[in-house]
Amino acid sequence: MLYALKLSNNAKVYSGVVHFKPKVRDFCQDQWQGPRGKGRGQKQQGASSSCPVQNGGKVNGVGQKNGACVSGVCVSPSSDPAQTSHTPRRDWRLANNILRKFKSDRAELISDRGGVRITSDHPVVDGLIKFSLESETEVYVVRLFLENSSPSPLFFTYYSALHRMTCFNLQDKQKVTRNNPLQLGPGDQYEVQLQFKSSLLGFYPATLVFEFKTSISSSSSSSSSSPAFHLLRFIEAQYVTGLARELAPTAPYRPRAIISVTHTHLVTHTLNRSTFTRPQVYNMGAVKVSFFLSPSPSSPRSILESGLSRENYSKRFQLLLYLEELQMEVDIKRYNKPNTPMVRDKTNKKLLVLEVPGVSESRPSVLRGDAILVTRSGDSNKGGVVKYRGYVHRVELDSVKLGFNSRFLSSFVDGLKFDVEFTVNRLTTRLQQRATELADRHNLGNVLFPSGDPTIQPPKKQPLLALEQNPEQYTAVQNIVAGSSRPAPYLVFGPPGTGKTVTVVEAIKQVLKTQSHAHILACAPSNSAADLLALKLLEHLEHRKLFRMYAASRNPEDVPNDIRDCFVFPCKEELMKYSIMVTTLITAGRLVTGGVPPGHFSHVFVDEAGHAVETETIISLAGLLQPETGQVVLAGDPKQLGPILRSPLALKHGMGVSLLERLMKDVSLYQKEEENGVFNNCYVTKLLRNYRSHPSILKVPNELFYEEELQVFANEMIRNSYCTWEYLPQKNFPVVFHGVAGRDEREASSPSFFNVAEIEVLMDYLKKLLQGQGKRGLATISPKDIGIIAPYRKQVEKIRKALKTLEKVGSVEEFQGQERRVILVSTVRSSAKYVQTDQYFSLGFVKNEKRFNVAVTRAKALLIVVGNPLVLRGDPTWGRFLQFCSQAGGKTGFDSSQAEGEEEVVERLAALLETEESEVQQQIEPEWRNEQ
Ligand SMILES: Nc1ncnc2c1ncn2[C@@H]1O[C@H](COP(=O)(O)OP(=O)(O)OP(=O)(O)O)[C@@H](O)[C@H]1O
Repeated sequence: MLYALKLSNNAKVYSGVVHFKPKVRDFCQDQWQGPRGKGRGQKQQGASSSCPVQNGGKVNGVGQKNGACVSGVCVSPSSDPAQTSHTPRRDWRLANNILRKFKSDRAELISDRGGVRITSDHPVVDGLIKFSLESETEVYVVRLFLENSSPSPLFFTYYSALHRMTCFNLQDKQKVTRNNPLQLGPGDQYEVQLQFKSSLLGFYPATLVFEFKTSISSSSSSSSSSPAFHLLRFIEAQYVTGLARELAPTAPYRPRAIISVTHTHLVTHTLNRSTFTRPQVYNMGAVKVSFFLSPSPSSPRSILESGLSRENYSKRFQLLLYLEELQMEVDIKRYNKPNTPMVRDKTNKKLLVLEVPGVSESRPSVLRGDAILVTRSGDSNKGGVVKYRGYVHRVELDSVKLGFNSRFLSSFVDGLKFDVEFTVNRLTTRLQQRATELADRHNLGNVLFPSGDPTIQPPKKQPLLALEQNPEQYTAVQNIVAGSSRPAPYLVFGPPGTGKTVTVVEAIKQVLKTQSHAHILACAPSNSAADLLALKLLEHLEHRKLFRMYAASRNPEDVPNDIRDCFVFPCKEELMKYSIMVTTLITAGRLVTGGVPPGHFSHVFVDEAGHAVETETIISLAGLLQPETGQVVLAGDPKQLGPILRSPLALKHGMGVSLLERLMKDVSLYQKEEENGVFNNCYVTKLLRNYRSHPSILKVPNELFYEEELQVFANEMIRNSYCTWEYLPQKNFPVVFHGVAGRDEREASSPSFFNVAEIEVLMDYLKKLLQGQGKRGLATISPKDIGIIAPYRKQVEKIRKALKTLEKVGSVEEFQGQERRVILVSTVRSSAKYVQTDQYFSLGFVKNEKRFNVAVTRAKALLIVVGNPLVLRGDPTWGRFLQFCSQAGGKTGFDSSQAEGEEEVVERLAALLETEESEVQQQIEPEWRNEQ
């Protein structure tokens, strides 16, 4: 595009800077929307349509046997032919058409018509009756009155609940069925009762259908009856505790509008940067421009389409990072707020407070040190507008505190309104872009595309006492200490809990013991994983030898106590005295910026390397590692969470593959040798002994992801410590699947989901865990031995709100690499309609096996999963998990046999509407034949 603008005289380039003609506007397209016909819309449509709906049976299939309308058992599943398992699958197109018809005809289906009026003793809004109860013994009754408001008689022929749930019961005095229809004279009213009773907390929706005819024949021929017509009413019943009211949505969900972002070329006043000193970062502008202006053959398209190579390494990654940044920019601009007041902070008058609802759940993602632009409201449309830049000093629950310069502050009065623009902190992308450039400059080719020497001999055995019991870990440490793979990275990979982190820690310990001049950089992609690494290292090393370096954006309150003491960033000389430095991969870039010379670090270790984008990993190497002498060690599991990206284009072109995974896939050194089928331990070690979990916890992931190679080595006393817990559905099987018919809700403008019914069930388990501790031979447990994992930030936030104790609650990302004695998982998803969206955007647990794998492999002794079996059973991974729990007796709570999913309801409705259509057809067919 820039090339075209240049040719058409709309842009000029002077010393690497592009100057546009004023009319040129730069427009950022949301990459998820994509070009016509591609992207989200089409994919979702295609995806949902690929989910066939089961056939509801032939024309007269529903109700003919009248099984649905016997008093007291009117919702018995077995009485309906549509329930039978041998029904053929419906053509999805037909099912979709019917569903569409249902949606478009909803207003008609709930409206009183054909002379029938349906009223209730409860308020009915848009055909919906809602109620809730807070006791499991109470029976809740809703009365519905069917009235013939026409001047002629009518026949009430059939009624049913389309959701077949055992908690609902429909009754009427005359026991109306199609074989026993009831005549309603003009003005007659007839009562049908819906009863609801549930012993299980949850949300139970139902659709009631009532069928009428204007005339019926006494003969069996349906052609002499009038066609049937149907009226619907929707029911939403809940059984909740008081907690549900506390956690209920704060405001109805109103999605943020998806806006296009136009960058106007305005003057930006950079004001006081306050106390934040950022590292000087690499300016990519010139490189980007010259790169985009260069004509083929190295055009962006051909670079993207050719695979990754030594030659295009830097250019390809810069392009992908650029795409990623564009998408980040589009995403954050959605949170821009017009006409928003700011007030002075009460405690520090130099700061202004801006309300940003959702900021605590990173919507938008704003960190300490980020910039936010503000324009006086009303000025935006004027010429020569000035934008003021404030820096974030503190992020609170729903607001941020901003620092501006004194000139701005002197003219500020409380309540003054501004148009607020959020900006992407480009530091992380720039550091990655710089790293790819440095990788070229510092000749990391042999590290990133290693060829190695496959005939290399393993090192002589050194006395290493710590891990002798485990031959794989032992071998890995020996090879790392000997540097046998150099310059190729050494890979330590394996399933969860097999001791990858322990191997890294032991290797570091041994390197420091045997090589007095060694300097080690130990990194991980996330703060929580880097903290864990630092804490484990401190179990073996003196604190004065280790420096845990944090980003300026890290809130000290989030740092574990034992490593909170080193928040000051010393000078380079001081830093270089430490034997070991622990940072996140991104923060390792500060070492390059700070001038730590290449070769200072003799070893770079990256734990959880499968979770990092390749360019993030490169930050810890490029400019720091001397390829000939330095040793790189990557530890991780490509079957656990991979890199997280926003741009679908970057994902499509391979940026979702970590360096660890790429090396394992593409480089033969890291693959099993053909002749003997084993790995060359000079370059790679696969760990298979699991030291974490009870075998029942491992069973499904082991079978689905690790070809049953995992071996159980966990400490027997710990792994069995919950086998006799009184609340286990099955003794000696410490895995519980607790079914909950919940509802996935959203609130205000947050797109994140939560499920209150699941939180209520989680709280009940927590109470049981903490109250029952120490009893009947159970070990004592403290809240810190318990972890709660949920896939959506809103659910994490709501659980934290509900908790009185200090269990760790977090997303799967936060739990990767962690373990707890007891893990509770809330799957949240309760509506099948969102499942495809989750899959497309890699959200949630359903349709995301890597997330599933991480979540269920964190527990040592007890795993409790709370979720909706109706939704989960549709996913092969969860389906297998449910089946396993069911077979072993670990399933409890709401059961899929007690109700049906949305598919079945659509199917049943479709069958009814087909009946209606076919009867109309039968009525008109003879006339039509005569006309022929
Ligand atoms: N050789 C060993 N002997 C005894 N326990 C061990 C050994 N190696 C690891 N462990 C224990 O196993 C558990 C899991 O170890 P670690 O966290 O290192 O595994 P991991 O492979 O990094 O797990 P994840 O894939 O979940 O990050 C820890 O409790 C650790 O102390």
